[in-house]
Amino acid sequence: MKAGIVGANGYSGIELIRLLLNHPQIKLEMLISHSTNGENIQDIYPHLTGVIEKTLEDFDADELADRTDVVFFATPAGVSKDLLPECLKRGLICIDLSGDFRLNEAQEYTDWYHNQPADPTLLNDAIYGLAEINRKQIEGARFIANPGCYPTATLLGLAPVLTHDFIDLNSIIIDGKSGVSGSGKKAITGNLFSEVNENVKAYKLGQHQHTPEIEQTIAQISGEKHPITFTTHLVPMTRGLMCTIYATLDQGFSTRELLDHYEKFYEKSPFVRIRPLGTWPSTKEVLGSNFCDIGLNVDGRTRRLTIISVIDNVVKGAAGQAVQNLNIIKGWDEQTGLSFTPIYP
Ligand SMILES: NC(=O)C1=CN([C@@H]2O[C@H](COP(=O)(O)OP(=O)(O)OC[C@H]3O[C@@H](n4cnc5c(N)ncnc54)[C@H](OP(=O)(O)O)[C@@H]3O)[C@@H](O)[C@H]2O)C=CC1
Ligand SMILES: CC(=O)N[C@@H](CCC(=O)OP(=O)(O)O)C(=O)O
Repeated sequence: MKAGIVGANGYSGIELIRLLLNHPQIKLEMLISHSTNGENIQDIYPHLTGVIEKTLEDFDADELADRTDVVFFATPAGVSKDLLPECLKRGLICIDLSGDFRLNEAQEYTDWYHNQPADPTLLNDAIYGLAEINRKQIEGARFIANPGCYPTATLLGLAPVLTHDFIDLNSIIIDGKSGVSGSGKKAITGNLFSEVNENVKAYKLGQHQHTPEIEQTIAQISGEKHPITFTTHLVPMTRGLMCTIYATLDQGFSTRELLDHYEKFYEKSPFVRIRPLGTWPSTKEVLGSNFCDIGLNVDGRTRRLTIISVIDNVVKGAAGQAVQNLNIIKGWDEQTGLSFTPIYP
């Protein structure tokens, strides 16, 4: 199967290149960029020297339809809503890593992304690619809205208690922390070394664009819509994302009981690993891999459940989950091309 990447020289695009070069069913055919077309990818990214030699091309839907079968959009919000429909029309499988098609309600996109939404009729066609939860809908699909990085860690952490109605849905608080690669390769003053190093800062309080995405999926899983409290922080590392999630339990479960429940819930999900009692994951333990590691603790005094969920934002939070979705679409083993051991130390 031949693949194209739109936004190939961004951080998620470059990670897609790494993963797809390792995928036995994929031939990487077209790399598309915007301001850098005509340049060679290995000149921009010398780590690719001797690995891949390709010239970045302009977006051309007819050319993509002639030369590829699947197109990944690793473009900033507001780009795929215009480009992707052209590829869908031409029968290509489309996997969008941006937020353009994740929200079912066009007005929510306008409110949170402060931009024109995609064609509302297409919003219902996109399958939300939270692989472990929506596997059935993803099988055979042609159009995937890949989840955001914070929603991936949060929703995988919460899903087992949401499906079984174990928590008070009004009590959910999510404390997210991300490495700087989460905001892409564009130059931003706040992401300079001297701003980020030896510093932790909260950002987008009450305004983060992943808030409605998390609320929408919580509503789909639990059947009830409730607002969440969601605060994000930038931490001085390149890759890695941790969501610490708090919720009040409806019943007096022990940590042991909930861990057993999580183990069972994810027993057929090779990329979700549940930590043993009394241990909790750190971001380094998933670095460079498609794993989401989850640890739990119940505080019997407050009846509050704390969930620690970690991912590599560029892999499970973006490119890795996109490849996992393609594997599910095609009926290939979910782990094809994704069996990376995390990089440690
Ligand atoms: N980084 C992460 O951890 C995650 C990212 N995402 C999402 O993935 C998407 C990509 O993010 P990221 O890789 O970080 O972004 P980057 O800013 O690193 O890269 C964006 C890429 O998009 C290209 N591009 C910009 N405008 C256009 C256009 N009009 N047509 C074609 N290509 C265009 C750029 O090309 P050029 O440089 O040539 O201008 C660049 O290759 C975003 O929507 C992001 O929110 C989702 C989850 C996690
Ligand atoms: C560290 C950092 O800035 N991270 C970004 C993640 C952006 C992203 O992934 O955007 P979409 O999923 O909405 O496309 C942020 O918090 O906005």
